[in-house]
Order: sequence, then C-alpha cells, then structure tokens
Amino acid sequence: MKLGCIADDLTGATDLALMLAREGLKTVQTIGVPDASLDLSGADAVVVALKSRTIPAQEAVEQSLAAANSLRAAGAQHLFFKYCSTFDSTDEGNIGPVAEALLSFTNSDFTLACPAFPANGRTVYKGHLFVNGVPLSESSMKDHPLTPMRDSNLVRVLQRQTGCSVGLVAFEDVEGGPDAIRKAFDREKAAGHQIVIVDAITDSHLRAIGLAAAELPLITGGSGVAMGLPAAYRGDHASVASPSGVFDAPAGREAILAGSCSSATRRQVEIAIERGVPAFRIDPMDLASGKLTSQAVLAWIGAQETGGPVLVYSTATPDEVQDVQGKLGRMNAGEMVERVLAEIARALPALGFTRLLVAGGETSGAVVGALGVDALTIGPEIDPGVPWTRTLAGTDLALALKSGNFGAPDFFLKAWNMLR
Ligand SMILES: Nc1ncnc2c1ncn2[C@@H]1O[C@H](COP(=O)(O)OP(=O)(O)OP(=O)(O)O)[C@@H](O)[C@H]1O
Ligand SMILES: O=C(O)[C@@H](O)C(=O)CO
Repeated sequence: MKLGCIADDLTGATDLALMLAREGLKTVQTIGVPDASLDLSGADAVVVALKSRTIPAQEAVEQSLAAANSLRAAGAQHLFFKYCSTFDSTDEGNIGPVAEALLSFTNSDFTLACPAFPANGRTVYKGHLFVNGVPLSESSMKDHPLTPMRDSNLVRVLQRQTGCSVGLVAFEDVEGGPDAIRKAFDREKAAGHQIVIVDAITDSHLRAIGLAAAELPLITGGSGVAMGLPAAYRGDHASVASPSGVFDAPAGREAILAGSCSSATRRQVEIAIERGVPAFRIDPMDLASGKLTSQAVLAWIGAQETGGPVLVYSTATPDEVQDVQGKLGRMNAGEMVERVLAEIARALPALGFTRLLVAGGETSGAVVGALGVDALTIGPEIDPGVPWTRTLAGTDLALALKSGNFGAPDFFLKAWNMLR
C-alpha cells in the first residue's frame, strides 16, 4: 500500500478517497480503525475515517496513532493526515497536535500543511486561507459553533496549536513547480521549521505540490493536496481517464437523509422540494415532546409511491437552529436529530431502500454507524468532493455522503442519474 490516510471526519474521508481514486489509486475507505480481518491487500490507498475533529486533542492524538499503527501494519509506505479545507480547529488543536504526533510516529522532522481545494473555493495565498474569495475570518466559518475561525493566517493559526516551528512556502515558490517547491522545503527546514503552510490557488499548484511532497513520510492537508500524489506514486505522470459517470448500484429505492443545516444543504433541500421530491420535515421540538417518532416517519416513507427519491430532512435556518438549541441545548438537539435519522436509516434496507444520500458529516457518521457499515469502495464524483460509494461487506448499499458545504443546488436530484 502506497498511502495510508487518517481523516478527522467521515465525509472528509470520502472527499479524500474520491480524490485518490479519481487520480488512479485503488482506494478503500474504512469507518474507524480497520479490523485486522479486513483484507486491504489489493488497495493502493486506504483512508481511515475517524471522528476526531473536535474531540479533546489528546484523544484525537491517540485515535490517530491507532489508525497510523494499523495502516503501517497493513503496509502503508507514506501517511496522509486529512483535515477540513477550512482548517477547522481551535487553539488547542486538533490539527497541530495530531500532525506533531504523526511526525514523531514516522520518525520525520518535516511536513507540509495545505488545506487548499480550489474546486470548492478554498485557496491559500501568502499563508492566508480564502473561502470563495473571502478571507476565512470573514467567511461563515467565523461563526462555526465548534471551531470558529477568526484568523485567516494559517501560519499563526497552526503555530498556536503546536510546539513545532511553522514556516511558509508561498506562491512564488509554488509557481516555480516541483523542483522550486522542494528547494523551498529545504530552505524552510534549514531555517528550523518542521511544518510549512503551502500556498495553492489552482489545481496545477496542487499537482506540483503533490509531486514535490510525495516522498515525505507524512503529508497533511485537505483532499486537494492529494491530487498530485497518485501520479507520483504511479511513476508515469500520465493523466488517468476519469472514471465513468455511471456506477453499478444495488437495485432498490432511493432516499435522502439531510441533517446538515449549511447554506448549501438548505438550498439543495429547497430545490428538491420545488421539483416535487416528496419531503418530510423533522422538527426537533416534536422529537423532544414525543409528538414525532422514527416510526411515524417510516410509516410516511412507506406510503410514498413515487418511483423517485424521498427526502427526510431536519435542515433549518440558522435562526431556527439557534431557537431550538436555546430550548433543548446544542448537543442535545443535535444528538436527538442524529438519533432519529439513524433509526430511520437502520430500517430503510428492509423497506427496499438500497440507495441513500446523506447530507452532513455528523449525520453521515450516525447513519453509517446505524447501518453497520465498516468499509466502502469509491465510485464516480457527483460534485467536487462527493463520490458515490458502495459498501464493501454486509448489506449491499450505494451511499453518497455529502459534506455540509459541498454540492451544487440540484445535487439531490442529479446524483441518482449516475446509478445503474
Ligand atoms: N433543526 C435542527 N436544529 C438543531 N440541530 C440540528 C437541526 N438539524 C440538524 N441538527 C444537527 O446539526 C448537526 C449538523 O451537523 P452535520 O455535520 O451533519 O452537518 P454539517 O455541519 O452541515 O456538515 P459537515 O460537518 O460535513 O460540514 C447535527 O448534529 C444535526 O443533528
Ligand atoms: O475538506 C473539506 O472541506 C471536507 O472534506 C470536510 O472535511 C468537511 O467536513
């Protein structure tokens, strides 16, 4: 296995697995640290999905090291630590502490950190992260409930999280291509830095960074910086034919479960309803009062006779979410919604639903957990960062796990056209 990857959330793992598969590596994604019984021998890359983005830093380090150990035991030659393209973290971590621990694990003294993902509007210039052209600290991420990002300068952000010295490989070096980037790595290393933030504005920057970084024992970043790695590992540098836009999926009915309240998901829900997708809205207050149960939602689902998908959503506006959180508590409201969506998901295969689209990282984690999925194969890209996947064992399901902020407005409608 060329590359063993540790992702700090589930939809982020799928995003990375898509990038590696699309660029030509045979990639498997596992949910949690893989069981020793799982045969990973045919994979060029394995992506372990953790749920470590916002847990205490020490726990994130422990889980990441457990994943690293298992990937190493399965033959991984290089490690990749995947975090969010908006660098979701706090001054306590978890990007810095996990990167530092993985540097020690790989016995190395140098790595890069690059969250850029231009296809989804994330670029890094002079160490500053932009989201759709707006500095991170002025984007909606400034108000993220768990990881508010109030500083766009990633050198400063990362330096607050780690004892490693953080440097910068800026645009001018990156524009110079792989050799110039390698020289810049040497310069930063000689200056005493162990981690460098690397600028990237375009996919060609990312491909050059990938070629320059491929032989490092540890690489860290968003999925974008993985774009150039497969070509380097294949050694042929030829571009790979894009996987066909059609995916073999088990026959069966289609359902969408949306627990994300991001602006992208809100728009996707709106468009699906406008276009006539039967939709059931879950109001957390009804769950709290006992007025609504998963059984009632399942009865509604069972009664829908359309040939197309059905939508169950708790998606709400920021004001509605704030109101509910004020009444029920933030964690309690979230867990209540996740629990009911998970209960619904668990019952869906028996009702003939084998094709599921899930919106939201936490929601996807709850749903995949309820379905008992432990590994996925990666299919074609629906939109940047979101592939179709298929379960590797257990109940045969096609799953699309969408990060909250990803996907075009008609995502919930067009995704199904790729299934055969
Ligand atoms: N109407 C609601 N009121 C309060 N909380 C809600 C509501 N609907 C969903 N939630 C909770 O909000 C959280 C949404 O997180 P989730 O990770 O699924 O989406 P996201 O943050 O948009 O996606 P990502 O993590 O991929 O960016 C979940 O815990 C979910 O249960
Ligand atoms: O990098 C991203 O933006 C996504 O893969 C993600 O991690 C969202 O949670």
